[in-house]
Amino acid sequence: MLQLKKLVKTYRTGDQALKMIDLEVPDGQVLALIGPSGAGKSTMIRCINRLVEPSSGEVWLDETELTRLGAGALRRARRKMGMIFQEYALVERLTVMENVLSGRLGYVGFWRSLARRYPQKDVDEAFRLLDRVGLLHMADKRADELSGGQRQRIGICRALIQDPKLLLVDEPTASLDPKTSRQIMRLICELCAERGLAAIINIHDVALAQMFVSRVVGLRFGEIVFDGGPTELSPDKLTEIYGEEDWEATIETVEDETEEAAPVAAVAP
Ligand SMILES: Nc1ncnc2c1ncn2[C@@H]1O[C@H](COP(=O)(O)OP(=O)(O)OP(=O)(O)O)[C@@H](O)[C@H]1O
Repeated sequence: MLQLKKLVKTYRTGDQALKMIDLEVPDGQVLALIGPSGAGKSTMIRCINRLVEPSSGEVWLDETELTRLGAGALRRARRKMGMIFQEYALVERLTVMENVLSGRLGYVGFWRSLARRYPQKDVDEAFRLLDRVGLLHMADKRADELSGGQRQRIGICRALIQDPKLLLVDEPTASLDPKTSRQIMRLICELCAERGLAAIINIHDVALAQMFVSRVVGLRFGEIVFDGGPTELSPDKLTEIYGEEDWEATIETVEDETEEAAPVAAVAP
């Protein structure tokens, strides 16, 4: 279980990005975080793994208060939190396999990883994950040879090879076309279900969030103004989150495309 207790972030500029956020995310729950630009979504995601240092309040992952940890303990705790980024954050000149294996850096140490001496079980798991996301045949390609959707699949594998409990996902589809966006969201949600992972997905596309997650949290000016199921997101609620706009068009259901899903192969949890 992830718990945020009275979490506050005020940047040095004086921007109050998060104001007393209280939130509980049970094990295995996938939650979409929505809200207008500047609402504090990225800040919240980054305060959880302390890429951004909270100003006050507490973050708990199970029995561990992350906000109290020193550098060494934080490094170990971060293994339990996989992160997926909008811009993929791959190392372009490395191969797909090397990028996936870099997710094990927190376990094998920097020098061993530099010498590419990953344990065989890590390499085996990397192959299994690549197979699961449909990119086994790309293992030896350089990252800069891939499309955006393929890159994000590698980013997902890199996060999963950490063996996390929780995924922190920051605008995973913002650089992708609509069809690829749906494929990537579906893949993330399927993998979370298969592995019993919780996830917080910062996402701009409300319709996409509604298609795939069971809980939506709406942020506005650093405060939670909505917390409920996707079907509860009425135009009124959306106006509360985003301000005035014509929401009828936006929340129109996108047709599902099951046949586009990545091939479902068995991956041992
Ligand atoms: N490094 C920073 N220094 C100062 N202020 C910041 C910094 N990062 C974010 N902010 C401010 O904090 C507030 C929340 O920003 P944040 O990026 O978390 O919002 P967001 O909801 O993720 O927005 P977007 O959807 O545009 O990415 C904004 O007012 C922003 O200007």
